[in-house]
Amino acid sequence: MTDTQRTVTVLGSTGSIGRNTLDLIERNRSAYRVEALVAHRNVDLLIAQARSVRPQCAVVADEACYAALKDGLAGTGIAVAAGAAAVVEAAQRPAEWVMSAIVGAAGLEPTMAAVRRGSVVALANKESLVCAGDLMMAEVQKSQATLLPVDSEHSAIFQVFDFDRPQSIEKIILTASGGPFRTWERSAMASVTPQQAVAHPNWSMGAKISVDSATMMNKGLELIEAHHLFGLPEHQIDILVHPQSVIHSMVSYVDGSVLAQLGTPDMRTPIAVALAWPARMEAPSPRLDLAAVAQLTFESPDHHRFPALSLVRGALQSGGAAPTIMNAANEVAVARFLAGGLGFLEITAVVEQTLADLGAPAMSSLEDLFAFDTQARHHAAVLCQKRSQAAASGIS
Ligand SMILES: NC(=O)C1=CN([C@@H]2O[C@H](COP(=O)(O)OP(=O)(O)OC[C@H]3O[C@@H](n4cnc5c(N)ncnc54)[C@H](OP(=O)(O)O)[C@@H]3O)[C@@H](O)[C@H]2O)C=CC1
Ligand SMILES: CC(=O)[C@@H](O)[C@H](O)COP(=O)(O)O
Ligand SMILES: [Mn+2]
Repeated sequence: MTDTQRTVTVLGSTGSIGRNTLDLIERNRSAYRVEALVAHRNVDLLIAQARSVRPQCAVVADEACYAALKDGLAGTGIAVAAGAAAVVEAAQRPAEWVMSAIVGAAGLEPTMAAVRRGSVVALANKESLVCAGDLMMAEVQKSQATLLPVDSEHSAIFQVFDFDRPQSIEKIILTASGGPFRTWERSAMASVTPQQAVAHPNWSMGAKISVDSATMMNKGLELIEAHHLFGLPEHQIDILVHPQSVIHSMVSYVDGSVLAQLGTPDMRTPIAVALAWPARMEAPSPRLDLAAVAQLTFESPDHHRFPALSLVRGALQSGGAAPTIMNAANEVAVARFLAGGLGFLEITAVVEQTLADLGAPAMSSLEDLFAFDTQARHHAAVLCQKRSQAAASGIS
């Protein structure tokens, strides 16, 4: 180990973001020492990753995978552990830099644990900021942790945002690809399959975020994420459809200047921005050839075909537990859709109904949050069940 090595932990190392993070680390082995790797239950990949980057410990959330992990790493000297508490303990280990890339609200407690340690936290797990934004930002203030955005749009904004003169910023513009159904009639979306929904036109990502992109809920979650990261109210955050995903987002200033960050759609660039911050490192992402791209096009989002966008603005305006409830209902509905038990259009309908039924109760602690999250998951699961039974019996 050299003096200049940075100690890093990767939460969600077996996922799309986790694998891209380890790809960058493997290409720069002398610059990093890996403290911990965390996965859910993909033990085979976790073992292979651990054997390659030699962390101090490897952790699986699913306790049923403990024996396989232990066997797979026997004789390596790498400590192993399993279970939700072990995941939080891994996030608390002494790493200078923690990649938060667990999918969904399952990432909240480990991300909070890393924030509380005062680490540099590279945040991909947008759901944790959506469901606990105010609470997490308060912890960031308290611990003096550094929260670095990894989401491509927020990384873009981070790179062109004048943090010293926030009054000079008129608005930020989040670009959206529009997803695989950007040009589809709403009626045609009723029968799309999970396979069609995860086929993102530009990005290779995990299943959950791919479905979110298809409903455009992803852009809604990103709006809330931007609100917390950059301290702007909902009405200063615009969404613009840009099918090529070359401009990753923009900041518009009071003098009429608009600053943008561009690149090919490869997450290794925004991950590299966070991994090397405040310096820059080489990343292997394909280089942008604007002459080959030839045309960059833009459209206003269609709120009728993609109602998730209005739903999210409403939840953010309502405040309280509304974003937590919305996120939980969305996670349940997306999982049900991916399992083949819910129609594509029903995802947003279940979220809307859950929000209408549970409202926006006040929320002031993580205990409140977990209670609302659990309640919303139960509620959404019942709605999913009713809708799939109605669909099976031909009732619309
Ligand atoms: N993929 C992308 O390009 C982008 C992703 N993001 C965000 O990054 C996060 C990760 O996305 P992505 O990498 O695509 O997702 P994936 O589904 O590809 O990976 C999810 C990771 O989280 C792990 N995991 C899931 N549940 C748990 C749990 N309960 N405890 C511990 N680990 C768990 C998985 O482990 P296992 O493999 O064992 O199941 C896996 O390592 C999401 O919040 C997403 O919105 C943001 C921008 C871009
Ligand atoms: C790579 C990334 O950051 C994703 O969140 C991506 O933005 C999804 O694309 P759309 O939601 O714009 O379709
Ligand atoms: Mn994004």
